[in-house]
Parts: sequence; C-alpha cells; structure tokens
Amino acid sequence: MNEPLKLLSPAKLNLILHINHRLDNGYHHLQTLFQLLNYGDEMSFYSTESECITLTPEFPGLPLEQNLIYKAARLLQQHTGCHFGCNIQITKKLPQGGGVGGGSSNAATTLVALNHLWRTQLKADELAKLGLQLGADVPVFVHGHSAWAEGVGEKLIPVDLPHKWFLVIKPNTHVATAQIFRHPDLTRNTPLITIHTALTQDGQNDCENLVRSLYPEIEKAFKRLAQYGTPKLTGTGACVYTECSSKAEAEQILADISPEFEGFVAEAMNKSPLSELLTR
Ligand SMILES: C[C@](O)(CO)[C@H](O)COP(=O)(O)OP(=O)(O)OC[C@H]1O[C@@H](n2ccc(N)nc2=O)[C@H](O)[C@@H]1O
Ligand SMILES: Nc1ncnc2c1ncn2[C@@H]1O[C@H](COP(=O)(O)OP(=O)(O)OP(=O)(O)O)[C@@H](O)[C@H]1O
Repeated sequence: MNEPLKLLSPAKLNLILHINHRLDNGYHHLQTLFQLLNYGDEMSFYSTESECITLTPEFPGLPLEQNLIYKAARLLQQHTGCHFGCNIQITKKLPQGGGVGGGSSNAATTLVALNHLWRTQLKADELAKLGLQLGADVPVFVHGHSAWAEGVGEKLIPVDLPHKWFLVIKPNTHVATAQIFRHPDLTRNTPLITIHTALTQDGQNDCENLVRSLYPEIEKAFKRLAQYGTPKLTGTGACVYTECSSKAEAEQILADISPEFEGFVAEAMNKSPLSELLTR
C-alpha cells in the first residue's frame, strides 16, 4: 500500500454565537467567532485504484452512507468525476454531538486530503462551497483558520486570536442541533455587531439559556465549572468550556472534576495543518 496522508481533524469552539434572524430556508443568520483547537481526531488517507470508499473503524450505530466522512469522499468523487477511491482510518477523540464540530471537521479534512491525493485540483473556495452542502460548519474547517463568520457560517474572515488554553468538558448528554434551532424559545433577534466589536468585547452564546434549561447535565456542568472560571457553551452544546491561564491549570481543574466529568485540555490554534494542502 502507498504511504498514508496523516492529518489532524481539529475541533472548534464558538467563542461567541449570536443568532440574528431566521432565514426563509429555516436556517439562521449567525455571527460567530470560530476558534480552532490543536486537538482533534487523527485521520489517515490512502488513495486506491478502485472507486470504493472504506472507513476503519466504522461508527457504532451510524451507517457508513450517513457518515460525513463517506459523504464528503463521495461528493468529491461525483463532483469531479474522479475514478480513484480511498481507505480512510480514524482515531476518534472528539465527542459526537458535542458542539466542537467533529463531524464537520472530519468532512472538511476528507475533502482537502482527497483533493490533494486524487489531484482533483479544486481551490479552497470550491471545496468550502462543496462542504457547505454537508454542514454549516464545514467551510471554516476547509479553510483551516480561526475566523469571524457570518451568514449561516460560510462568510468567513480569518482572524488571529490571542493564544489561550481551554478546558472542554463533555456532559453526559447529546444535543440535537436542529431541535435547538427549531425551538420557539431560542433567542434569535440579537442585533448585528461588527468584527471589531466581536474582537474587542465579550459576546454571549444565544443558545446557552435555552440549552441549560433543557439539559440538566449541561446545567450541572456550568455550575461545576463556575467554581473555577467563566463557563461557556460551544455551538448548541453539549460541551462546556472555560479559558485557563496555563495548560497546568486546565489539567488541574480536569483532575479535580474527574471522574464526575470527562473532558480534554486544548490549546488555541489559529492555523490548522490542513491549510498547507490547499490550492489557493
Ligand atoms: C451551531 C453551530 O455549530 C455553530 O458553529 C453551527 O451553526 C451548526 O453547524 P452544523 O452542525 O454544521 O449544522 P448543519 O448540519 O448545517 O445544520 C444542523 C441544523 O441546525 C440548524 N441550523 C444550522 C446552522 C444555521 N446557521 N442555522 C440553522 O438553523 C438547521 O436546523 C439544521 O438542520
Ligand atoms: N464523521 C462524523 N463524526 C461525528 N459525527 C458524525 C460523523 N458523521 C456523521 N455524524 C453525525 O453527526 C452528528 C453530529 O456530530 P458532530 O460531532 O459533528 O456534532 P457537533 O460537534 O455538535 O457539530 P457542530 O458543532 O458542527 O454542530 C452525530 O450525532 C452523528 O450522528
């Protein structure tokens, strides 16, 4: 077998998440600051001569055809008329349905990796547009840079955010993103702000109050983390995070709250290694 292309499929945090209004297609206009993290799933890609796409291991309870990794590979194959296939291996570290963008990141990593291995030569913008069909969070991972985002999350301006350490904890529950966006009590009328305001002032996550009221496990995580810092929700949850002054501090808090809560310590990363593979 040829040499694999090995890549980190990073997580993201939403440092702020403002929901401004509902769009005619049911989606919402958002403003968010995406912080990429130097922590994620490990993926390896092997190009093959047959058109077959395989994933090892497959995800329990999720048919291969519904996995965003498989969907991304098929989409690229179909869009470009490419006749190569691939074997993909993954070591999954990111919680599913955690609001850290695991599925979207896997899809983006797959698009960029296979575009490189198959020499399909799509540019970053074309891959991001293709990725948007798979999820609103895919484009930011394709471009591989922390960003200020508007629209449904696809209008991106890369930003360099200050270096930080985060403790991210995963309450023992799953949040269905669509359910939160459908909920009548969701705050969806936050006035638009400028990128300057976003970068210089604190902002809220408009899903936080609703999600805390619906999910007792998430409320419990907020209360526990509040003993150490200012807890925040990422995306629609379920993960709750807090900024820490150092890696050691983050690890100490995690040790204190284990085994009641599981989580991970991660460093802010403005540029993902994926961006090296992109054709501009
Ligand atoms: C909440 C965030 O994680 C913030 O980064 C994202 O906006 C969600 O991104 P995602 O998981 O990639 O979202 P998608 O898979 O595209 O959409 C899941 C569901 O969320 C809702 N949705 C998502 C994004 C958006 N701007 N408006 C929405 O209303 C839609 O009901 C959709 O059916
Ligand atoms: N490769 C994948 N990794 C994780 N989840 C996947 C994948 N493919 C499909 N899914 C499905 O997508 C759902 C959402 O997973 P994901 O981990 O992306 O959630 P999330 O972190 O809340 O994402 P976001 O922050 O983008 O809303 C999962 O419950 C799972 O059924």
